[in-house]
Amino acid sequence: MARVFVITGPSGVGKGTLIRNLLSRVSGLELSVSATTRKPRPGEEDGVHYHFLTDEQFEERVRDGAFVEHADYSGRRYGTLRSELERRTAGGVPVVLEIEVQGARQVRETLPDAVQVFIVPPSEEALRERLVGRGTDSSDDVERRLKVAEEELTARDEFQYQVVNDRLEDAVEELERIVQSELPTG
Ligand SMILES: Nc1nc2c(ncn2[C@@H]2O[C@H](COP(=O)(O)OP(=O)(O)O)[C@@H](O)[C@H]2O)c(=O)[nH]1
Ligand SMILES: Nc1ncnc2c1ncn2[C@@H]1O[C@H](COP(=O)(O)OP(=O)(O)O)[C@@H](O)[C@H]1O
Repeated sequence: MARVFVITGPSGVGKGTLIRNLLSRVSGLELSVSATTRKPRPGEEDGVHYHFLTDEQFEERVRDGAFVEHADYSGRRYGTLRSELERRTAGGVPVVLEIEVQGARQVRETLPDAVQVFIVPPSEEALRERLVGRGTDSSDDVERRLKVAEEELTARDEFQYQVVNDRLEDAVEELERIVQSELPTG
């Protein structure tokens, strides 16, 4: 089975940004598109950014065992579809999962060979600035995410690799080094 890379860490730390950069640098690496019950943000497309599901559709997939992992986050549900993962890894394509901490813990149990990377903010203040600066979440949502972040940050030591996302370019390079070293050619 091809390599699975789990990128986790608090909302707003820069996971999405880092992964976009990583995918453009590491040829062959693909992102697993998650399912969620949250509403699409402007510009987000179904099947590209997420598979946007209703609560009923999500629950049906939980019952069918369609998820490798799933979690509740800030009042919404998120999960990795087995089909998204396996159609890639079965063909030898390495995959990145961008998921929150509870999901990453589940993957550690079910896919112990997955490489786990926790992205750390330079400070809690920087995290707040990034979440506010991104402009995609209401102030209530930002506060909810920061509250979850406090808890998530206490979990950083559980993870095999930790990358501080202070200067973006440095963090991208560090992440790329980790990924390359864990790939068969690395
Ligand atoms: N467990 C789990 N978490 C996910 C999944 N997809 C996304 N997430 C996480 O859910 C949280 C909220 O995601 P989202 O609403 O898109 O906000 P954003 O990541 O801050 O842009 C983030 O920490 C994501 O990494 C998934 O498939 N499983
Ligand atoms: N190293 C960095 N320095 C400053 N801003 C950053 C950095 N990395 C990401 N950002 C910005 O922070 C915000 C949150 O990043 P994003 O990738 O959406 O985080 P996540 O996917 O972890 O929620 C975005 O507006 C992004 O442009």
